Amino acid sequence: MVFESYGVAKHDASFNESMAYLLKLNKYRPPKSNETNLGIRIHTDKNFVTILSQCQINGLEVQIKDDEWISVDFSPSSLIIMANDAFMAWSNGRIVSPRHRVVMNGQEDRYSITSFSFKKGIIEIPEELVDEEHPQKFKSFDHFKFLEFYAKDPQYLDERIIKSFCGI
Ligand SMILES: O=C(O)CCC(=O)C(=O)O
Ligand SMILES: [Fe+2]
Repeated sequence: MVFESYGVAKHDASFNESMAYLLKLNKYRPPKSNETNLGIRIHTDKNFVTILSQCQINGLEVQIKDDEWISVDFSPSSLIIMANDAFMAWSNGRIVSPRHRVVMNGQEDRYSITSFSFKKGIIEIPEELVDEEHPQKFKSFDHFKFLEFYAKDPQYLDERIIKSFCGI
């Protein structure tokens, strides 16, 4: 759908054929009295798209401006779809990879399920997304090499890391 809306649907099939998926179950316990209520620190995801279920207990917050966060208070059966760092680079910066965190408010354990998609091989920035008004912001890159780069030296947990890996 996103590919279509950017007029680059021809790349859709090759993308879908070369995706890898990781399913992760997260468990957060309530903070002890000497701990902060941050369940997971501010970060962006390094993959293409994340599909997330907060199960029964909300707590996910997304940064919408410098100092402004919104809680994702959807019904427990909702799935949240997030575009992430690799999608941001692919879109030549048109798509924003949102900084997010988990804040623990109650006294119950919290569970979430996440599915992360990764592209096997090189992510090319479609030439249709580069023009005079939108000069190229990212070089084509190998998604798994980006993950290695991040794992070796995670200077930043947020989108600055992809900018330092393949930003122009
Ligand atoms: O548990 C959540 O709601 C978010 C988890 C998350 O951001 C992650 O695993 O990257
Ligand atoms: Fe995340």
